[in-house]
Amino acid sequence: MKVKNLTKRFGKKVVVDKLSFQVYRQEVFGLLGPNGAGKSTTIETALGLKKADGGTAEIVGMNPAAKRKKIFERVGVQLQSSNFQNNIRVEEICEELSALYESPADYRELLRQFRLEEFMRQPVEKLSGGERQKLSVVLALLPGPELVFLDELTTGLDTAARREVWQTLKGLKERGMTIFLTTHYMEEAESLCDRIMLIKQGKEIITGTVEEVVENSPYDNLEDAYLWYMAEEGKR
Ligand SMILES: Nc1ncnc2c1ncn2[C@@H]1O[C@H](COP(=O)(O)OP(=O)(O)OP(=O)(O)O)[C@@H](O)[C@H]1O
Repeated sequence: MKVKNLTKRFGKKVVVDKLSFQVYRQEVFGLLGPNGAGKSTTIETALGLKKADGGTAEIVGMNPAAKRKKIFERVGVQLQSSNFQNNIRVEEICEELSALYESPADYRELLRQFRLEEFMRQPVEKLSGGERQKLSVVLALLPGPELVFLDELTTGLDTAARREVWQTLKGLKERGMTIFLTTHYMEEAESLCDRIMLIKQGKEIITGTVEEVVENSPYDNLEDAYLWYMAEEGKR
């Protein structure tokens, strides 16, 4: 994935401010920043789901504005606000979505990996918040994507479930998947991400491995370093 000078405005407010970055094959890349920093908007604009006001994005070698259908055959997306059809059951939504792809992943296997198999016949609206969150990750993985976007993938998950999701994602990476994620959990970034980018008010603050980001700060752990970067930027 290649993004160059990506810019998005809502009215007069610049929400994504000339962001440039690349995500390499089989890498886990994490986008970090406070509430409202522009993480979701970056994903949506890069994917062409929202129209950019400037810059370019290339996803799996294609321009999302021109090749949306082709891209979504190869790319999975989990967005924060997943809407589900009323009364639909877990199994039905998996089947309906699988039918859209040429060689979908085995959804039963995915439901098993995410410990959702017992809910197969349950209406989605009766799932707990965490179960629904895990289902939205399963749905993003249904195309058998080579690149997947996961927006706050473990928000609402308990500690054990979070660890299990990390293990599953590490396995998928080992089998060749590239992962772009956003998170508010520093532990998640440390456990999963090969590189991270910190943004504030739509602007890049720093990009690098967790070690590099920490080394460039006066602190020796990511959480303190992150808070320092966010405060420092305000002072400049
Ligand atoms: N459709 C919209 N119209 C106007 N403003 C919007 C719209 N969508 C998002 N914004 C604003 O753009 C900014 C960035 O929002 P975005 O959802 O990208 O942030 P985020 O970094 O993902 O935040 P969070 O961590 O809270 O999910 C916010 O100030 C938000 O209020």
